[in-house]
Amino acid sequence: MAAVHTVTVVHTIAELRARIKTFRRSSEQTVGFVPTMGYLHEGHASLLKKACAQSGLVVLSIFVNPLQFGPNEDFERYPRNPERDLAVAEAAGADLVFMPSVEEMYPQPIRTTVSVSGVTERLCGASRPGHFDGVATVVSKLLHIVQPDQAFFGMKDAQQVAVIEQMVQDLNLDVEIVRCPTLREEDGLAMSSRNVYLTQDEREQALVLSQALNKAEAYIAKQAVISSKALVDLVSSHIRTAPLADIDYVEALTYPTLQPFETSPLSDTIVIAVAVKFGKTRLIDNLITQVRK
Ligand SMILES: Nc1ncnc2c1ncn2[C@@H]1O[C@H](COP(=O)(O)OP(=O)(O)OP(=O)(O)O)[C@@H](O)[C@H]1O
Ligand SMILES: CC(C)(CO)[C@@H](O)C(=O)[O-]
Ligand code: BAL
Repeated sequence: MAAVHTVTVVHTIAELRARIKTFRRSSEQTVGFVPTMGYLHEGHASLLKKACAQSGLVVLSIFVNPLQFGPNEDFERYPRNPERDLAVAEAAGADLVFMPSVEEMYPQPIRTTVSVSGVTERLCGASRPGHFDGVATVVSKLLHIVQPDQAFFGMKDAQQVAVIEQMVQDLNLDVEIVRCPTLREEDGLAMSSRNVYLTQDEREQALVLSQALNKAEAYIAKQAVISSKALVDLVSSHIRTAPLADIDYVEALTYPTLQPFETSPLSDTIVIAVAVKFGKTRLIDNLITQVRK
């Protein structure tokens, strides 16, 4: 159970560190950390609940990180609702909510960044240049500030999890990365803060993403040999049945190494990852599955 029962909001790195230090001095229990960009939904709450079940102190960060947005992306209009976020955080059991300003996180000029190679070459790494440098830099800073025992990340952002795991391994960070399943709306759409941008028509047509991934799963269950091209064709052609869908990528890769394969992947696990624009809104989703039983 959480050690502190009402949520405490902290805006500075110094105060957050002091509060975590006080907790560490008085408790043998672990610190769990959930980094987010806010506009919390049930997917975020599921990460917090998992953290609460495993940790004595749960720290949530809410920070829309300018470093991971490209110049033509949605940093300015990214949805924000701090009051509602605090209510969701409290209901899900968070103890400390860290809401720093951009100046607190990045006193100018930015001199040091973190860049992970390999797993960032494809998917969002290719279509959002610089995105994962921004993610790795902010997550590295947050992990150094919070020094959690465990940090919880959603598998909706499967490439992000691969990048963070690689960074933690390469920089010998003393934290366990906990992979958390994707929460979906009743009709299958993966929960995402950006879903709020969708018009009614776009929201309806966005269902093709989870439908296409379900088709891929059914196909894989029937095949002795998995063909990457067949998977990509199957998923892409279903997505194209939605007139408003504009495909950014559909790829089948090994996971978490994110390498292409033709038929029999060397890894036991693969990801079929999609990024599709509906109007101005870019949504991602994926299916991670075992190919060797
Ligand atoms: N549907 C979901 N189920 C489980 N975890 C999720 C879900 N959506 C996001 N998360 C996780 O919550 C954490 C914070 O993500 P973030 O604040 O970017 O939310 P988001 O809904 O993914 O937003 P965006 O719309 O910007 O992609 C990440 O680890 C992310 O993977
Ligand atoms: C991990 C993260 C909070 C870093 O800004 C962000 O990329 C997100 O919300 O997934
Ligand atoms: N959840 C990923 C954050 C981003 O799209 O920038």
